[in-house]
Order: sequence, then C-alpha cells, then structure tokens
Amino acid sequence: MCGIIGIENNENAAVLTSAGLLTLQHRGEESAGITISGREKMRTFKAMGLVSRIFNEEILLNKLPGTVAIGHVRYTTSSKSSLINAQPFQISCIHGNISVAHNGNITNFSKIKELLFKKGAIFNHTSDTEILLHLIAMSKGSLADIIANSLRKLEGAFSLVILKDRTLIGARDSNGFRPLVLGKIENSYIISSESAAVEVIGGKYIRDIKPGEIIVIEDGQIKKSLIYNYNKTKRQTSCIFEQVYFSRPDSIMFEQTVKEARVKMGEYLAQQMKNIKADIVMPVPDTGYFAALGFSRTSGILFENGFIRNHYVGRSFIKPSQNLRNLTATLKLRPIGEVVNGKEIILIDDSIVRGTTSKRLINVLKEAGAKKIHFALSCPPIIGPCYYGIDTPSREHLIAANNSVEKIKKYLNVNSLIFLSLDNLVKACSSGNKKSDVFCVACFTGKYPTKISKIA
Ligand SMILES: O=P(O)(O)OC[C@H]1O[C@H](OP(=O)(O)OP(=O)(O)O)[C@H](O)[C@@H]1O
Ligand SMILES: NC(=O)CC[C@H](N)C(=O)O
Ligand code: SF4
Ligand SMILES: [Mg+2]
Repeated sequence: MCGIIGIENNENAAVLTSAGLLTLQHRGEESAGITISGREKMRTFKAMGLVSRIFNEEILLNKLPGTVAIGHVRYTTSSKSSLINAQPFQISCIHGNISVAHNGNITNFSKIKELLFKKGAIFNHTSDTEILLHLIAMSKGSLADIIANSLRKLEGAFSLVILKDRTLIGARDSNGFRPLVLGKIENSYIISSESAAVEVIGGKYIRDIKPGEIIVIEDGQIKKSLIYNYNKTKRQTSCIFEQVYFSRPDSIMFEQTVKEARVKMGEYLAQQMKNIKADIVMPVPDTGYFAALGFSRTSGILFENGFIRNHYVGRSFIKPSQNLRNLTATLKLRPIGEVVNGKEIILIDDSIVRGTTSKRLINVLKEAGAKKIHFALSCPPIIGPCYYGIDTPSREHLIAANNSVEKIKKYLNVNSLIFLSLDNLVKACSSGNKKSDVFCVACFTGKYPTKISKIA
C-alpha cells in the first residue's frame, strides 16, 4: 500500500502536503516524496525513510516553492524498495513537466513494459508506475484525454494524483480497489488516499473519487470530472482489507469511520464466540484495538490493555524483509505481567498473515503467566495473495493457505482460534451502504475480480 495526497491553489502547498503525508505514514514507511509546481519550475524532493526525517522546515520552505503539490509515501509492492523507485515520478515530455504518485499495483505492467521496450522506450525505474508516464508521453489530446487514454490501457489497482503546471488531477481505477477522496480547505481542493489526511490539515472531506473517474482541478475549481472507464462487471470491488488493517481508524469509508467498522467486526466476533468465557478481552495493538472494544461491549467481558507498544517502531507487516518484520514484531509489544498473569484471555488481532506477530505474542503472553488464550481475528483466514497493492505474500508464506485452522491452533499453541466469518466482515464494513457487493474479498476466497495477466 502507499499513501498519496495532492493540494492545489495554496500558498502553503509543500507544508500541507508534508503534514498530509505524515498522516498517511501508516500506508508506507519506506520512502517519501513531494513534487511542487505553480510558481517556479516543477521540482521533486524525495528520499528513503520516514516523512518527519525527510521534510524539515528548511526543505519545505526553501526547496519546495509553489502552490500545487503532490506527495507519496511508499510501501513497496512492485520491484525493489530503493530511492530509484521512490515516488512521485517527475518527467519531462512533449506535454511539459508531469509528475505522478501511485497507490496500487498495475497487474498488466510486465506486458506493457515489454511492448514499450520493443518500441525503444528507456526505463529509469523498476516499479510498475513508470509505464504510466510512458503512456502519457505517447498519448495525444487534452490533458484529460491523455490521462484517460493511458489509464484505459492499464489493468489492476491504481489510485493516482498527477501534477502538471497549476493543475492537479486525481484518478481511480474502474474497480476502485484503493481509496481516494476529494476534500477542500478554503479555496484549495485536496485529493488524498484517506479522509483523515484531509481533516488533519484543516480541510473537509467532500466525497470519494468514483471508480473509473478522472477529476481535473485548477485554481480552486473543478474543471472536469469524467468517468473514463467502466470495468467489465461494472461492479466496484474496493479492498476490504483497507478496513480490516490498512486504513486509519479515523478515516471515512463507506459512510462510516474505519473505527466503526472495526468495532462492529468485534461485535460480530463476540456473537460468534458466545460460548467462550474469559476473564479479559485484550487487543493486539494497534490494529486489534477497536475490534476488542466492540467484543468487550457485546460480550460484557472486561477490556484490558495488556500490551505496551513501543511507538518508535512502525508496522511490522509492511516491512520489506522477513528479518525486519521479525525484529519489529519482537521490539513492538511487551505484555504487562500483572494484567495477564493467571488470566483466561480473549486476544484479538485483525489478521494473521505470515504468523510473525501472533506466534511471538502468544509465547510472550504464556511466559508472562497467561492461563488460557482464545485467539480471535477480525477477518477470515487469508488464503490467497493480493495482486492489487498489498504485500500479502505468495501462498507458500501465507500460514492459512497451507494449514487448517486446527493446525494453526496447534502451531500457535492457543486454546481456541476463531476467525470472523466473511459474511460478518462484509456486514461490518458495508454499514450505511445499501449494497454490500462492493468489496474485493479475493484474499479470503481466492476469487479475483480481474484477470491477472502476469504478476507485477
Ligand atoms: O501474521 P503477520 O504476518 O504477523 O501479520 C499480521 C499482523 O501484522 C499487522 O500488524 P502491524 O504490526 O503491521 O501493524 P499495527 O500496529 O497496525 O497492528 C496486523 O495488525 C497483525 O498484527
Ligand atoms: N503499494 C503501493 O501502492 C505501491 C505503488 C507501486 N506499485 C510501487 O511499488 O511503488
Ligand atoms: S486481494 Fe485482499 S488485500 Fe488485495 S485488494 Fe482484494 S481484499 Fe484487498
Ligand atoms: Mg498488528
């Protein structure tokens, strides 16, 4: 996953973009970048590392002058985690200077890249996003036409912010896999992966960018908004895992906060586990928190915070190597002996992917004296990889793809292991939305909503 944001018509474009990126840091911790234009020549500043380390006052105020900016935080899901693949990607082409920031994975990337190679194209990066810049450079027509024609050639997941001169463009693939919202602050429009980033910088969430929509904004006005493409099924398939794990709890998705969806996941879990009694309900911080709250409210079992989280380490699942994931999981959470000692615990996390976190946590809870552990997850077993921009690995590394629930229970050494049913997950995530048929749930079912041409 990655986080993207753009703001136009604003004297503080760089500062607000960097604040927005900080709010989206949970979507990618590997690199961050900002492109700015509107006053002087377009320029991009990007580096490996966290937003707060990269964008200090000197860089924001002196190196990034302008009124229109886009920004990106990266979590690698295509090719390498390296500076060369850090975004935004700024190019100079027949249409002038253009910069792009992308969230998602283009699933026909290899096929298009091969065709472009044969036509003599030169590539500077190794991730999927660069092909879009080639397609843009080779298209003709108005700015909206150029973007629309290019995007029609792509398959898979892409939420985008694009910058050209004083124009900010937002676009979303026709399945709407990755989130993208429109917001406003005074006379400036904002486009962002999540509404929380709009609100943190003082703006108001207006609406979601629609699947298959391109929106062109300049000088505080929406110049054009068009649906450039419908997918074959004409059905939105937004990633349900955004609500399970990826997005911030204070972001709005499907007419409710992600927090609300997670609380409901916990309430449904409590209904599924009516027969299990325990002394306390405990979340695995951070993402397990609201589901545990919902569980406790419905079951009446006491909510306890039995882990201390180290705030100086980030998210373990999105780290780029297994060594880093192991280290993060070990450093991140430590049980509080007096809370867990001698207790029968319902432990709630959002998901088991590789099993890195859960195996370690259950061991340390036992060492701290936990009497019994019932482990509950607020999504079903993950049995298939994601091709749309989340690094759920190939089947061989997915613990639930290769083992029955009973086997995982034995491996984790817990007294019970319960997964939220898919029906209940969809119900929790679609509240306020009349249709519940708007989600991609492929990693739980193995049924992918698009053809996967070749793994990008
Ligand atoms: O089975 P695994 O491969 O360990 O992956 C699943 C775990 O990773 C995530 O936590 P993470 O530390 O990434 O982020 P969080 O602080 O938001 O919970 C998720 O919340 C699970 O705890
Ligand atoms: N997870 C993402 O959204 C990453 C975007 C893009 N595929 C990259 O790897 O840079
Ligand atoms: S496969 Fe899973 S993680 Fe990927 S988009 Fe679909 S629901 Fe989200
Ligand atoms: Mg977690």
